[in-house]
Amino acid sequence: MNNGVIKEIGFENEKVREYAVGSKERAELKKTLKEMREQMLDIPIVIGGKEIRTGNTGKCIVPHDNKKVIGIYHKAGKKEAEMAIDAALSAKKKWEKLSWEHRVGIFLRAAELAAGPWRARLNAATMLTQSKTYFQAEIDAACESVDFLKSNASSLYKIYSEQPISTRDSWNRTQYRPLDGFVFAVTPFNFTAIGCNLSAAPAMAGNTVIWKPASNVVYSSYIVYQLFKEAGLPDGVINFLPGSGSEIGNVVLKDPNLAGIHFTGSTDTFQEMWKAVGDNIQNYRSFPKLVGETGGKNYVLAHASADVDTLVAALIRGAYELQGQKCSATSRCYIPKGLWPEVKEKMIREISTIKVGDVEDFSNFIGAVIDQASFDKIKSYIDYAKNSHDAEILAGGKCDDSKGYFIEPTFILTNNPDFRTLKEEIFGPVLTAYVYEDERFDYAVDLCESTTKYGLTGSIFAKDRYVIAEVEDKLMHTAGNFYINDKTAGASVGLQPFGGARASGTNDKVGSIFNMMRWISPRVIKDNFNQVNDYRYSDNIE
Ligand SMILES: NC(=O)c1ccc[n+]([C@@H]2O[C@H](COP(=O)([O-])OP(=O)(O)OC[C@H]3O[C@@H](n4cnc5c(N)ncnc54)[C@H](O)[C@@H]3O)[C@@H](O)[C@H]2O)c1
Ligand SMILES: N[C@@H](CCC=O)C(=O)O
Repeated sequence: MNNGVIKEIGFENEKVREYAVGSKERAELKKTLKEMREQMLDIPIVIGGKEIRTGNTGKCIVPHDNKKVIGIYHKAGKKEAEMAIDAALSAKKKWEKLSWEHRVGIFLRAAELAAGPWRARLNAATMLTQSKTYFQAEIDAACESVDFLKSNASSLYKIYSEQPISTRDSWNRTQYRPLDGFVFAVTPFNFTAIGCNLSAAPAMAGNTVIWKPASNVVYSSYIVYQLFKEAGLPDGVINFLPGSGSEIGNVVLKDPNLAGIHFTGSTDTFQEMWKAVGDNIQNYRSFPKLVGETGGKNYVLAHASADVDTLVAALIRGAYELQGQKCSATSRCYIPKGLWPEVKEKMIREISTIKVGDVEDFSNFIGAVIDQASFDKIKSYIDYAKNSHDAEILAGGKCDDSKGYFIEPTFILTNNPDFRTLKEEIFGPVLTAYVYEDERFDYAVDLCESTTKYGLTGSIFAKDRYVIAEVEDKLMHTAGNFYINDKTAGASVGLQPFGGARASGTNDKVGSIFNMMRWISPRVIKDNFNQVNDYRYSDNIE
């Protein structure tokens, strides 16, 4: 069939809804929350379109009401991992031959459903599963999912349009093949949209996928999976495989047909997976593409010329939104001594106004952290600071897991530039400040550069443009996303393509052309119209 060439319509971000009191969207979200809370979802493994229930189950728990179970999910083991590999390989034959307009059309349909009739379900599931406020759920589950799907479509259009030069006597064309095998998508707990994107992006490029969602968010991940099915995703293209990461990984990472890993999660997990691939390198048909976006220890550097109110608002949003469980969350800040009294006073005052609690009450600004293990880990860092001679808790510090996994937004001051909470990723609502002498600004710049192994996000707050330009240059390798007078979190697809380097990942910029390039294997075809029938170069013949 001869397809015409689509004219791209361009990418625009999905508009964030406000959920104002009395609005239709607010009423619909509240109603959906209530319905989902009252139902008990029985979540299967889905392989080659078939639902499988192993009977080895895990619970879907509401973090802000931690006795409340809203679903059970069936865990995949070795046998199901092997079945998923077979299903992905068998679906590949038909899927990779389907023209790109049809493949992408499915995901653009999913985007429209997510923006419209599925919006409340996606957001409510995310509020219940990840304890996100209505606002954090809206910017993640609805808007960022839609943005990823649409932006990937637009990136593919650009990639496919990129063709080599043809001449009078030969045509050259690039065929954008999918990878020669299947892709393993492994996703974290903190963003519903990341699960959506990591499984969809390789599939949009013609690959078949095994998707392993994080165990504490199988519920919201399954809603995304159902959305894809509703949009017309054929059986076996994405296989949904909840279960233990190491058990499933042990099978999938050793398979000769592993062609790529699309990962987001902690640095340690990605390093483990990379090692497993290295150990098995001689057994693969091709070199698997490894894409992994990992942890962060993101800094705010304030200069003496910074505006304090802007700085304080950015520190609070950057550090405490979503309970500090964003890879991009601000977790360390460097403040000049001259500004410190005002910053300290305003931070303490503002933090005391933050409402923590059940996210189903829309007036709360933050909810609970994801599970008991996270709660215990974050609390151990706070206890460490409480018991240290080098640090003082200026605000927050209380933890209570009796009803939900609640941790107060916590602000620590340390006089030790190497203090643990300035170095290690905590992944909770904990911000540590270090105060430097005003005349030692260069030293503070060096601390941003050298204190941690990560390189994800960072911000400079200053009015002085010479300072901003100098810091932007000096801190070039400290952040894949660098902000000037803005918080370290909240990148939007298409506007600030996201990802970091160093121990923060492979920096393939999810949702952009750079990421989509990883899921294709170009083949260049030369069609020669001027065929040679003598091997001699004509100039050499006397
Ligand atoms: N850079 C980014 O864009 C970005 C975005 C979101 C989250 N993160 C990072 O993610 C982390 C939080 O998420 P998390 O707690 O879900 O991370 P995690 O590393 O604990 O888990 C991520 C996924 O890996 C799976 N997994 C664990 N061990 C595995 C193995 N051996 N083989 C295969 N899969 C395995 C888990 O089951 C889960 O699905 C933080 O470090 C955060 O900074 C980074
Ligand atoms: N892209 C998101 C973070 C994703 C990781 O958790 C941001 O920029 O805040």
